[in-house]
Amino acid sequence: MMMRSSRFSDTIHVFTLTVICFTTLFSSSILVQGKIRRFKWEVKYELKSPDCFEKPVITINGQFPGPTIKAQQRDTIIVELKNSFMTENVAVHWHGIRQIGTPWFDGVEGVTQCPILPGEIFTYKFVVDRPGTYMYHSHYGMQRESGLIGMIRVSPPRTKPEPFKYNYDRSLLLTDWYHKSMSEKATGLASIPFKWVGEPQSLMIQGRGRFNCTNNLMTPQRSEAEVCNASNADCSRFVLTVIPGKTYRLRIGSLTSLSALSFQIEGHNLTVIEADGHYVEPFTVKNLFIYSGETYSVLLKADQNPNRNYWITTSIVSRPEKTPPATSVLNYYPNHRRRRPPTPEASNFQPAWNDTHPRLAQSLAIKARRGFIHAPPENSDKVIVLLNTQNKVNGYMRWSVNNVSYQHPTTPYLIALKHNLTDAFDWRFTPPESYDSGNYNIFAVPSNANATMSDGIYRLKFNSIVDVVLQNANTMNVNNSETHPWHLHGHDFWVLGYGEGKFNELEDPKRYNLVDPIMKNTVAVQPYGWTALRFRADNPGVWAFHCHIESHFFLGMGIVFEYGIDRVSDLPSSIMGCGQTKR
Ligand SMILES: O=C1O[C@H]([C@@H](O)CO)C(O)=C1O
Repeated sequence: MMMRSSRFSDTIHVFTLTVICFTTLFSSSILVQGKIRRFKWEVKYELKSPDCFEKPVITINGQFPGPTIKAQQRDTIIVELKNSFMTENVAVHWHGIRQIGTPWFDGVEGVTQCPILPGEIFTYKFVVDRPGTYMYHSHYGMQRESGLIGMIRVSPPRTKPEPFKYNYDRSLLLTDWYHKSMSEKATGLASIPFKWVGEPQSLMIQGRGRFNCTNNLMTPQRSEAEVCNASNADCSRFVLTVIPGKTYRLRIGSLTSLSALSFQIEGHNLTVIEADGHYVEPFTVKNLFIYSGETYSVLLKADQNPNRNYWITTSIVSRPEKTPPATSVLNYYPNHRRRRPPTPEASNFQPAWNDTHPRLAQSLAIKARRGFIHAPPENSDKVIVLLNTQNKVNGYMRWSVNNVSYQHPTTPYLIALKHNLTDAFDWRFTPPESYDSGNYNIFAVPSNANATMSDGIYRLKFNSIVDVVLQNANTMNVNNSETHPWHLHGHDFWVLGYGEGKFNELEDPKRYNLVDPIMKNTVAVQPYGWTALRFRADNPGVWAFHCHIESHFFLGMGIVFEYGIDRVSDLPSSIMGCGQTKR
């Protein structure tokens, strides 16, 4: 069998090997060329016990979480990825990297590429065009939650220092963790009766959690010690060592499957300075709320009593607290790394899980940093209002947007559109750009919960300004509305406003922040609330926009935007090979 790696040269011809940008330095225009950073990754399952419970975990070159990619703005990243799974496909998304000019390397199976089959090698190649904190993860089914995750740090060029100072740079990736396999959970979600995935067994900081093995009721055919072993080195607590008096930049990212989190360090303030790759006006918090798909940088000053260690904690908000918090240790050098903080483990401040007000307050407090404000255009060309609901389709439980539940086709859209494969998906179906807001009660269980499935997509005008209002509503359970973090591929958007209740299209836009809104790639819509965002459709391609909760996107909570397909260069043949595509 010929492997796709042999098409490496095809990939290269569509994307010049060196990235050349013009920039103004010392008041004169000179040519700046980033470095090429090559990585060879082998992706496979290994039996590991990251929360003391043993299960197959995805590793990259033996590591979980995967290696942090460190690069400088304008560098070209080349990842040669070998799929060493025995039976599973894979695709990797570079979360927050806009893929300007390379939409085919966005890594979304069914949208931008065919999946990478077991045994194949696929080469991703893209430019990191902005400094900041980003992530990568699997975008194949719900595979992300099996552990294919990692961080990307992009530093600015030396000539453009950042507007804050710190002594050391550290990353902390937060996740939640299930003991059941992806296929067991997916089977339950796609069954009648519906079997919900439930709350995660553990939370993890940098891939380490601690499940209470005495609660372990699973796999009775194996001895408990074999399956869950509290002294396994895989689940020893992550330790962050700091030197008294020094300032640390902590890059905190969340790739949870389900949970919204609060993150806190006992006795220390956190000064927020960056969100999703954009500098924010610094503000100080005791705890940072973070949703799946978001990244923040905070400054931490090691300015407390240096004779002891402190708890670092992350806990669930927005869903009932069934999963215990994850803890790491902030170790003040030269105390011993393993010295237990003197306070009880859960004594750290933790906000109430069901109080949305402090979460909304944090979101409202974030503004673009003075001197780095990139104000949005005053008006938009189009407004799309997206009602988020839980529904039934033919008796199956689904999530929908304006009553349409998303399913992606077997032929990726990007290829279907570029190669004019007109029956690869439903080209004629135009998904609705609004819902019947006058008659819809967002506070009640839907009176008619039936929705339709479709693979139709939203087609935008190149360079148009698009507003999207995400409207939350009651689920199919009485008095229940959930938090949904929405992630847009290929763009950053301005966050124009948040509100409680139903969005009022005449009044609410008058309160939009058009002065100093932050730009992000992921934003939450709170229970029974709405969130408004604006973006410029200036990156031709096909882009997913979806709830970052794994099971919700799996159940149809997403849409796809297309525009400017005629401006997309020839596609590399490495992304082909499935559905109607030909290699
Ligand atoms: O998709 C979901 O299903 C469950 C629950 O609504 C099932 O009754 C839940 O909490 C979700 O987020």
